[in-house]
Amino acid sequence: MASHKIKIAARVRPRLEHEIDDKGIQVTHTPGGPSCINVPNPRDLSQIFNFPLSSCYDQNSTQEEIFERDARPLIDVVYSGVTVTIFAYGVTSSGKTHTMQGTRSCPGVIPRVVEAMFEQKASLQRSSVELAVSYMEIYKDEVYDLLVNRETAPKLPVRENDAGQVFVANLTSFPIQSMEEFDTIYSQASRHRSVGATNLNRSSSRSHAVLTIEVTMTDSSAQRTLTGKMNLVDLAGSENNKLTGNDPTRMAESAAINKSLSVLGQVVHALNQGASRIPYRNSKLTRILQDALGGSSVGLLICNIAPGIKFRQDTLNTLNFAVRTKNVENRPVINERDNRPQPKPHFAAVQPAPPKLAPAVLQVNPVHASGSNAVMTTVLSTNAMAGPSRGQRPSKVPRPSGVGIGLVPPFHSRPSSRPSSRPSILEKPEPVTQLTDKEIDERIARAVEAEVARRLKEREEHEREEQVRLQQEKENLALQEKQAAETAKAESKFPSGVLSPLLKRHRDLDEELRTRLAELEQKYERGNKELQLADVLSPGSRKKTGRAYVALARAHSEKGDLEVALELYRKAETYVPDNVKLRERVLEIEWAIKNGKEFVPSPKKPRKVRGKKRKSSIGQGLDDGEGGESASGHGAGDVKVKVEVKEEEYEGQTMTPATPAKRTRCEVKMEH
Ligand SMILES: Nc1ncnc2c1ncn2[C@@H]1O[C@H](COP(=O)(O)OP(=O)(O)OP(=O)(O)O)[C@@H](O)[C@H]1O
Repeated sequence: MASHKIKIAARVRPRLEHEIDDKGIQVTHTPGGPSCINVPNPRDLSQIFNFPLSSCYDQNSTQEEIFERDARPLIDVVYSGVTVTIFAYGVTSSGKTHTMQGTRSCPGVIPRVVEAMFEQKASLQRSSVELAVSYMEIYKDEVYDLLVNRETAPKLPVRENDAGQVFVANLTSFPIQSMEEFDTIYSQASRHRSVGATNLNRSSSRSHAVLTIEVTMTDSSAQRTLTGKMNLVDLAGSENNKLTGNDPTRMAESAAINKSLSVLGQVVHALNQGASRIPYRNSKLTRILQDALGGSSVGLLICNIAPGIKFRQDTLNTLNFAVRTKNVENRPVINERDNRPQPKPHFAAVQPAPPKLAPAVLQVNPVHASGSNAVMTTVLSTNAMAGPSRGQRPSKVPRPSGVGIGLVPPFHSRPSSRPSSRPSILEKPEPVTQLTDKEIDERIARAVEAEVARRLKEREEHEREEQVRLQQEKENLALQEKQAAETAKAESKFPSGVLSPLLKRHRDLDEELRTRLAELEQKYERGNKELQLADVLSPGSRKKTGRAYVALARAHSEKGDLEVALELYRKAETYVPDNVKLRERVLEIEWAIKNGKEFVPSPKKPRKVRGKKRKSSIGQGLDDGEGGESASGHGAGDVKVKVEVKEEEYEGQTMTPATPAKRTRCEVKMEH
């Protein structure tokens, strides 16, 4: 299938009055060979980078030269029903607007192209040729119509039709009959374009401008209509804000310009890489230029270059972009519509009619039936192209849209390599119109049956998948619950006897230390329940519970029941671990038990007068309260703790032989 590479031209503008003539960038022409732009390496001036391009224009080149050599040949292409896009690219102040628009005395590509299109129209013998103009700008990534009052111009949406063609919705299109008419419209619309002054350019374009001339050629004898388009794009220039000295407004514009140009670079890069996804949608500019980049139009890129060392880096960037773009392949298609009335398709017609073959020079592309007219797009063979087409290898890139810029395209053109759900013409479907009613009914019945079966199968599969998913979820949940329970169990239970192995391993430990460790272990096991309880109590409740234990302990110590008293004091310690006096009391009783000494508790503090607020004894000292066989404490309305001491007789040894063999059991109860 024929492909067309974008043609690249480069033009170095003359030095402006205030610029130094440093001869930084040179153009060389080799007789019989390619012309070159030569740029010194900014890091090593002795090194020169050469950029061979098909057309290089030096500072003395004229507008006419550029038009005649590179733009005029494309007029024929437009008149063969193909979309052509010419765009000017370059850093700010490099001469893009001058090249595209020019001045009254020195008209640029745009007026010359339109004039040539009118000339071509006049020379054609076709029955009807119509030209229409539309003009838009992309300002800060929004599209505006330049043919309407700029003040009230709404932002226009960029859309894509069913055939994958990108277009700007609601864009005005004026039919033009003469060059004068175009001039009037164009010069007025150009005044609408966003322009601002920067340090580098007194009238710097702040937007990308796209002018489209659409040619509609209707041949009544052949009953077909061809539509060609010429898109003329004056891009805003990339900007270095250090050089432009932009104010905040200009900076915002500049950011939008630079971003869209950067996306343009990414698109070109992705096309060259054969990437599966081309980031056209990342900016309105690339979305609108989609057809020109890797699409179905013929392209000419004019790279504008500002002379002088100060622009050297920008020049290198521009030329690098040029080099990458020249590898981008397009697949031009001819937009052709067959005007012969089509037989009305039966509603059951699920497949389009096969296309009619195009003239020998054209290769036929897929067809899409639309309304009563079959629409046909044809791919231009290489010899029909205006520019030289070097590569024959198929593009690595999936085809994007068809006709790109302007109003809703009248035809549904679609490059054939784009994956399409519609059947290929190679499949040669049976023409529906040849079927009898009975056959059509049978077809419908078969189609309905197949569809019902497909849906049932789909639903069954879906239900099966859902069941598997639910089962999986259930199992996961059960597993998670099991794991959570195991973790909770492991966390709640501190293994008893953790210190015993340590003691066994260190038999050489000092006796005192061994005793202490054993006590600690006991204390831990004993205190475990208390610790858990202490954890859930409020600070007030902890104090009260501690005090209750102290009262009980004191009562037992007074009776000489030191073992029980010690146990109770230790429990009290669990609730008030920071109480120094309580710690001392525990140590005293421990010492007394160990040494078989009598323990004499300190005298009880006198009770304070009722009605006066009692100071917390636990925090201050060891006020044991009333003592007795039971005590209780509760906090701020949360949990009520009741401690009960029960004595039961048992057979066994007691510390003092005089004491009856009794065992004291201390029970802690919580009441909510
Ligand atoms: N070939 C040329 N001959 C004479 N003057 C030129 C030429 N090219 C550019 N200029 C002048 O250089 C200046 C900058 O050109 P122009 O406005 O076309 O740049 P630009 O690339 O469009 O800038 P911007 O991106 O900022 O809009 C203008 O004053 C223009 O007249």
